[in-house]
Amino acid sequence: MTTEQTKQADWLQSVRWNSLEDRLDLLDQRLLPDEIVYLELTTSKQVWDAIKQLAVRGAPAIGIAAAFGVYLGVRSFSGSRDALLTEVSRQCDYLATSRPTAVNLFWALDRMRARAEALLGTAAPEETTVESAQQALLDEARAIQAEDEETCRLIGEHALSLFEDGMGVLTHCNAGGLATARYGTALAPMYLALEKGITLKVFADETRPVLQGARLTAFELQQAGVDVTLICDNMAGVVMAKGWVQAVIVGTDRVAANGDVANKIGTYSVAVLAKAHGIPFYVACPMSTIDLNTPTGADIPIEERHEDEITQGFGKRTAPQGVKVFNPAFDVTPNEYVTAIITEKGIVRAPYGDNLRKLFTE
Ligand SMILES: CSC[C@H]1O[C@H](OP(=O)(O)O)[C@H](O)[C@@H]1O
Repeated sequence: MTTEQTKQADWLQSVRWNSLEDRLDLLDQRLLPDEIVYLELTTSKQVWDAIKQLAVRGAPAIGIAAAFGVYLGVRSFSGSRDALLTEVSRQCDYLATSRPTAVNLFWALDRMRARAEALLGTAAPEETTVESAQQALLDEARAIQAEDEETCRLIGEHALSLFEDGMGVLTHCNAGGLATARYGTALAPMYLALEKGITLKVFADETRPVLQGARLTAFELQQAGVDVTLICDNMAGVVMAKGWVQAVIVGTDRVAANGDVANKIGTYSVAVLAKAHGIPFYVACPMSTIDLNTPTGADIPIEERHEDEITQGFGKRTAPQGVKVFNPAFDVTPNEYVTAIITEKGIVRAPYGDNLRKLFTE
């Protein structure tokens, strides 16, 4: 475990391949904002645990970590090419059980599977060795991470075209650099605005029960010098009513084919409030978060998490023992509340069914 004092983090990488030590270093996001600690992972089970326990979280970051987890799971494998291909698939199946909602997890694992198939499958060149295939899988995981950084910057460029200097922008949960390779999705325009001398005044919902907004969004924006005001989730309505918010932008864990959006619990409430106040509600995501195989939001599996996150979050009991608890980690915002979906290829508006499909075919 590598502990660094909390410092002026101009940029904090949530997922770091340590080529010197041949291991995966994951920023333990459970300890932010007080401590910057990197977990030093060498097995796929450690990656599975880190995803499950939200040491690493955020749809793209989960996919990137899982891709490295596949490599960790097969790098010491010795056996035939066919046996390695089978082992890659087994590792992907295992890592896919860590969390159910963020489609980037499955997108990244499918990409690792496809790479292995191309290297070791029936149509693969005979000269590919087990060793060269293992190295190629590490290269694929690193490519997924590098591409995500460029994707997030492009999302930021498109999103920024929707904002004006001095605007108030509300966001929910954390869809920032900590949730991706860099820049984030919903927070990407904030960082690009900073680069371009544009002032955006961000209102960050604390986002109960795990407080990704308070612990992560407020932290990373403050560290970067972005104007950020932390509010409780139940204050989103009043800051809109006061006219302090001109736009809402959030990330997402899965966009269904009809444009319904699964995101952190509480997002749906923010979307309804935005509609009531005539405020645009934007969703920022890479195309890897759009799942055309999931017809509607009703088909998106919603993770339910342990009751302790609500009754004794961060170790302090705040509810009676034995009380019934409902703790869905996500909710679904119907597409009619979504003003636009901002991707690396551009801004998509309704009708989402047609326009999301066009995104992949044009
Ligand atoms: C850029 S995806 C961020 C997305 O992931 C978060 O969920 P979690 O912290 O549980 O992984 C939240 O839904 C964010 O919008």
